[in-house]
Amino acid sequence: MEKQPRLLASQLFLKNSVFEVLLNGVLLTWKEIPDNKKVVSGSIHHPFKVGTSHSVSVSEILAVRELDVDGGTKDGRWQKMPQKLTEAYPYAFTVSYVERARQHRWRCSDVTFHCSEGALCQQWIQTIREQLTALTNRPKHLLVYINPYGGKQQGKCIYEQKVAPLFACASISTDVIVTENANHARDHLKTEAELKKYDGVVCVGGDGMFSEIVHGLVSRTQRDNGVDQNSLEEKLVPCTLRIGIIPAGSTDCICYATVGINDPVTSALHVIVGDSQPMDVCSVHHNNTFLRYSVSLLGYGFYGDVLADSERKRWMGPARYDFSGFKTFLTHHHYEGAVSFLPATDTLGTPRDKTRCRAGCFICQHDGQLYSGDSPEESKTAPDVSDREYEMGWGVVRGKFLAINAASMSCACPRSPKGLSPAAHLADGTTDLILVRKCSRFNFLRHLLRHTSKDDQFDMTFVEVHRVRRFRFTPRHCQNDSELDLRENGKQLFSQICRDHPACSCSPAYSSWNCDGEILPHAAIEVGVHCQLIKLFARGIEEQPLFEDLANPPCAL
Ligand SMILES: Nc1ncnc2c1ncn2[C@@H]1O[C@H](COP(=O)(O)OP(=O)(O)OP(=O)(O)O)[C@@H](O)[C@H]1O
Ligand SMILES: CCCCCCCCCCCCC/C=C/[C@@H](O)[C@H](CO)NC(C)=O
Ligand SMILES: [Ca+2]
Repeated sequence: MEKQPRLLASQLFLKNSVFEVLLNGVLLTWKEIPDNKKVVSGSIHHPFKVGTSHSVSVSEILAVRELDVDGGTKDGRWQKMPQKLTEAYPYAFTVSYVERARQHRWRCSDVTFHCSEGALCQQWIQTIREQLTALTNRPKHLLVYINPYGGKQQGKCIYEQKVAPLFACASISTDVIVTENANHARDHLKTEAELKKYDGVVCVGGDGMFSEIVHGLVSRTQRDNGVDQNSLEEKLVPCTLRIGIIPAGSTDCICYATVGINDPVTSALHVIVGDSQPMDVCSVHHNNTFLRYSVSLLGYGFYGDVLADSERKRWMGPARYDFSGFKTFLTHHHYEGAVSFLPATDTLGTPRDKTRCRAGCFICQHDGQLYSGDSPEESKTAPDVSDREYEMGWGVVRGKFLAINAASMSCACPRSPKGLSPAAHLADGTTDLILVRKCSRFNFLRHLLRHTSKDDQFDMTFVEVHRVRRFRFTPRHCQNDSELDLRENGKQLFSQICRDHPACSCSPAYSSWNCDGEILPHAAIEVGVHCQLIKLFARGIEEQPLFEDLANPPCAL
């Protein structure tokens, strides 16, 4: 039989007032008691107005610790207590809990309750600890990778100063690896890491670092389960370990789109409370060979060119994206090819919806269930394609494109708070394929600027968007793409074409694919979405209280 959580109710002292404190297994509540209802003897003065009430969900309590009479906590932290209070109420305990601040930011707050009896104080500490121990979703032991060179190169300092103290407060133990080179984390996870020891993997860095963790974990899981990543028809086995992202990169788009802000403390608190957010992963293939996984943006044309240019300017830090973005906008290259795609016909949402993927998203729950079964075989995730969908067939769009973007999630980031596809879902098993046809520079600028305003970036004649499960891209000049390696032959082909058209301002034949911030070596690719292949220590973006939305209307450009 399931053990019922113990109920506790006492009158305790807090900030020189008497409070009715209640713990019921779900909530810890404290409410100031009017003078005539007090049982414990007199208050010193009333800094709070009578009736002040606070509630904290037990699931958002980080820790409880005893406070020494002299003001120090038993774990060494020091807290000042007024002398009168220490005399009358020599026992005290402090509860650390999550408090919500503005714009999805979480902070760790402390509240200290004072008791006159040592036994009562111990009872409170013990009962809160029991209820915290019963929360089985919380990680106890984590493997942490820090990229010391991501973003503004602050990863190590961010972890040591902001995150490690919180993990220690929540009694989470860690093994920390500061990476020594690119792919260090990926390869360690793939081959060496003793994954059984851990309840999750945390990366400190940007989207590129997160991508390393995804590649390491997904590849390891497939290898351990005998699944061949090279076959697009294979269903992949979901990863069991959750991934936490402590943002310390340049774009931090995965963190921003799953938490609502790129703030290290907020992300650390989501890890501590043991949140879980499933996420879709795209696998990218070329000629039946696996190339890479993608969780955010697969972009050809504009975003591929921005990335290719910005990689040569890493020394500029995060500003490289603005510089290369502006330069790429001015070059205004278009690329010819054919995009074939399998529309997601039985999902609830569409890319033009006004509703957004938020914490507890109904569409992700509904569509996620469509593509998972109960048996372990069935619950492998897929480039999920039902027979019915195959019958309905693929669509094809041929033409000249300024950009071909596949957004498996909104791709919201500080540069574009609503993202490339604002109505995309984190875990619905689909990706939004956005095709931006060749248009004037002015119109393309209007389209880009709409990423930063409330206007619909898809409501333009040269833009179309499809929610898909799979897609393929074949560049026009690709006679024998199996032989084509962009790095080797791409430049040759460009110069060939331009020699054929001297003095013209024609575009190169190929762009590159930007795959979550990495350049892919091939232009011709086939992509399939694997529904809910990984899980993050996040819960999706929480709805904001109405007054906050009104206080911060989206900027209209
Ligand atoms: N020790 C290291 N030395 C050099 N490169 C590293 C090291 N550790 C990781 N990397 C690589 O650095 C690249 C960039 O890292 P990261 O994603 O953390 O920052 P960013 O590129 O600035 O941010 P974003 O990806 O959000 O734009 C990643 O692709 C990762 O593979
Ligand atoms: C000329 C004004 C242009 C304003 C346009 C703003 C549009 C910004 C949209 C940014 C979307 C970024 C999507 C994220 C992609 C990441 O995977 C990747 C790796 O961090 N980042 C980039 C920049 O490629
Ligand atoms: Ca999706």
